[in-house]
Amino acid sequence: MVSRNRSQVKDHLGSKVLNHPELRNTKATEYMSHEEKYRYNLSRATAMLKLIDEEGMDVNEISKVMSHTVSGFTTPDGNPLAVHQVMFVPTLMNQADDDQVSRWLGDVFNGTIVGTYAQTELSHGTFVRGLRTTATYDPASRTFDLHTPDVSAAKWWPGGLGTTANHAVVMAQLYTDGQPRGIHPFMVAIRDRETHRPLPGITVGEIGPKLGQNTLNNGYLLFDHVKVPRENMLMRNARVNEDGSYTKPSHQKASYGTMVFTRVAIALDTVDALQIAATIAARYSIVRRQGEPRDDGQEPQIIDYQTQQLKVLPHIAACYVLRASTARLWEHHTHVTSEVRGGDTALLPELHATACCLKALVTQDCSEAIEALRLSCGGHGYMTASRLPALYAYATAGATYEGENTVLLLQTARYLVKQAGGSHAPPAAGSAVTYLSRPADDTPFAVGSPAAYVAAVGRVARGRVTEVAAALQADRQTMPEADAWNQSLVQLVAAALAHGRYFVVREFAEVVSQQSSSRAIQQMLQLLFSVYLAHAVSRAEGDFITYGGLTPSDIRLNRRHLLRLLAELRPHMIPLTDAFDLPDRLINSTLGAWDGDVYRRMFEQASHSPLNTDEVPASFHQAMLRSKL
Ligand SMILES: CCCCC/C=C\C/C=C\C/C=C\C/C=C\C/C=C\CCC(=O)SCCNC(=O)CCNC(=O)[C@H](O)C(C)(C)COP(=O)(O)OP(=O)(O)OC[C@H]1O[C@@H](n2cnc3c(N)ncnc32)[C@H](O)[C@@H]1OP(=O)(O)O
Ligand SMILES: Cc1cc2nc3c(=O)[nH]c(=O)nc-3n(C[C@H](O)[C@H](O)[C@H](O)COP(=O)(O)OP(=O)(O)OC[C@H]3O[C@@H](n4cnc5c(N)ncnc54)[C@H](O)[C@@H]3O)c2cc1C
Repeated sequence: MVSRNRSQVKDHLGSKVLNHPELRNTKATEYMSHEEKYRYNLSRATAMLKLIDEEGMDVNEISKVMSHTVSGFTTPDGNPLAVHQVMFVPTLMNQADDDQVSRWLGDVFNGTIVGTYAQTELSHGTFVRGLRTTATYDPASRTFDLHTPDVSAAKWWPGGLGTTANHAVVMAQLYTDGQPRGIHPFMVAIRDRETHRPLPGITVGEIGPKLGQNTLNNGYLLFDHVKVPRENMLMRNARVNEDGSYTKPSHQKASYGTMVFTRVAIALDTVDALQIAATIAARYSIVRRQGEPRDDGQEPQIIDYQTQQLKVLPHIAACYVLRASTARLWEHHTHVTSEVRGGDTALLPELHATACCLKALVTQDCSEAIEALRLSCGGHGYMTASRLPALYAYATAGATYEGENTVLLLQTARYLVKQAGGSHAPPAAGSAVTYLSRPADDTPFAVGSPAAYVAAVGRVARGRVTEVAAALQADRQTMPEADAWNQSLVQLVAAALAHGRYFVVREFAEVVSQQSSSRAIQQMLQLLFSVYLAHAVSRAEGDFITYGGLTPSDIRLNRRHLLRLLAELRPHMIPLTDAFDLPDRLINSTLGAWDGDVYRRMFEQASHSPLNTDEVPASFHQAMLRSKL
């Protein structure tokens, strides 16, 4: 397939998916049973997988197919093959050695092997080193014995495990030569390829309903001394030889590579969900009129209320800023991964630190923003048919899976305090942390100057990191490490978020400065950036006074400045959301269609309620009368 840019890929896929014989006709799934929903979403996920295969897409293109824009249309209740595509296949590609790749990949691509990534257990998710599933090597039989010691060590959560996958990459504690060797990945057959029945020693099933994404098909899995051939440990990084001797990986955390990749993918993807929510809220805010009629005799459009502008417009700016900065993180990830494959792991620690804080910052910002956008649509935003509840359920899942956000921010903080204290290898050229070892940028704050705002965001990050690093250092003199760390947890999380914000705004500043296609586009990007920055200051005024060099008077000026910018952005709101180029069928919202015909659509969707089929539903006679109310 010829290489295409992002928007060409999107156009191509949009039309492919919307015109695909098995995908173009959609059904409302709200009234389906759990099983019917699963069947519907699975058949569409399978059609999508075939399409990917026919198109011969590369990883960037697959990422667009998997993006929430498209997958919300193809698999509205969650894709039971998502973890197969996003984690299982990438793990094989990156952690299996060449022999293993050639042994399995054919069957993966012809659909015979369908997999999941089974790491989390009932009692351990965050603390991966604490996982308790064991893989004990026996040189005599040249097999690993996979075992779940008790129910609390059952694998719990893996997507697609419930009833879809027949294989799993299982993360387990390796024991060889009588020694514990830490967490390693194993390729394990869990169901028969023909009958789909669980294999001997395997207990497997689905975990039940959740806040959303109910057809991700999350499952549980237990092993009763299951024998796995030696050749099934993924051996690109660490190795177990036939005699049981062990070869260490080139980097201690090489087997965590899939998690880094998925964090980057989630950061990029959650912005898609925000774009959809922002488009819905923007269109509805134009259509909806409510309040005392104005001079023209009409009730005002709700977007003309200042409060509504504050609820909607900063999130449109965030779509642009976060999209650009996460796209740059994706490029950076691609670069570092190729270095790591070549044996150079120098850039891995910083990539890990950046991926952790961006995944956390983006999923937190997007889920808060989607909830604000839902509220901006009043009562109608509470309806499933608005699509906003499902978008929220999707974004907020991202705050938990692939590393709970607090825990990930603490990983970033650990890297930052080491950098601030000089106890880590010095950052490479172009690193995102060089600002910590330089004097603070003393560009004076001036309302209206994006450069001055970026400098202030940098001072906040620097101030937060250096302050908590010093507090930690002091506490370490008087108490054990774990207690000292715990004393500073809240400030460490704040420091990591401040660092993430600085990364985001610096990346976007560069995108704006490099943009050269037209003066009008440049001006619009500047306006969006100004809104994002002024809003960022208004959300953390205390930080900007304490660390950013702003005075109370600057804060007051910024509040007024933000409201002026919102009024300036207001006329551009619809073109800016139209520019996301989301066809109505992909948005799939009663409130967010392009033609604004909201009320007719709301009535139309109500007609699908099974309770409206008969004038008097059977339940009236069966339940109400029988109870003699
Ligand atoms: C094919 C293309 C597809 C593209 C897709 C595009 C869009 C789709 C996007 C989204 C998907 C759509 C739908 C979603 C569907 C499904 C959901 C998807 C995924 C969910 C799956 C999961 O949740 S899998 C389970 C994930 N679990 C976790 O993330 C657990 C979190 N915990 C950890 O990672 C670790 O325990 C830890 C990092 C918190 C701590 O590790 P530990 O071993 O204890 O290490 P420490 O002692 O704290 O640190 C030691 C040392 O190691 C460094 N380090 C840690 N991790 C890494 C790493 N990954 N890389 C490099 N270095 C690492 C750490 O910084 C320390 O360094 P120093 O000693 O130098 O300080
Ligand atoms: C929809 C969904 C899909 C998933 N898919 C998969 C999958 O495909 N494969 C898979 O293996 N897993 C999957 N997971 C599991 C997911 O990765 C874990 O739930 C996640 O990593 C969080 O771990 P936990 O549940 O153990 O949370 P916990 O760690 O128990 O978190 C509970 C609370 O404790 C706090 N906490 C925990 N440790 C610390 C600490 N050290 N310092 C400070 N605070 C702490 C957290 O901040 C949080 O507030 C999925 C989860 C969801 C919700």
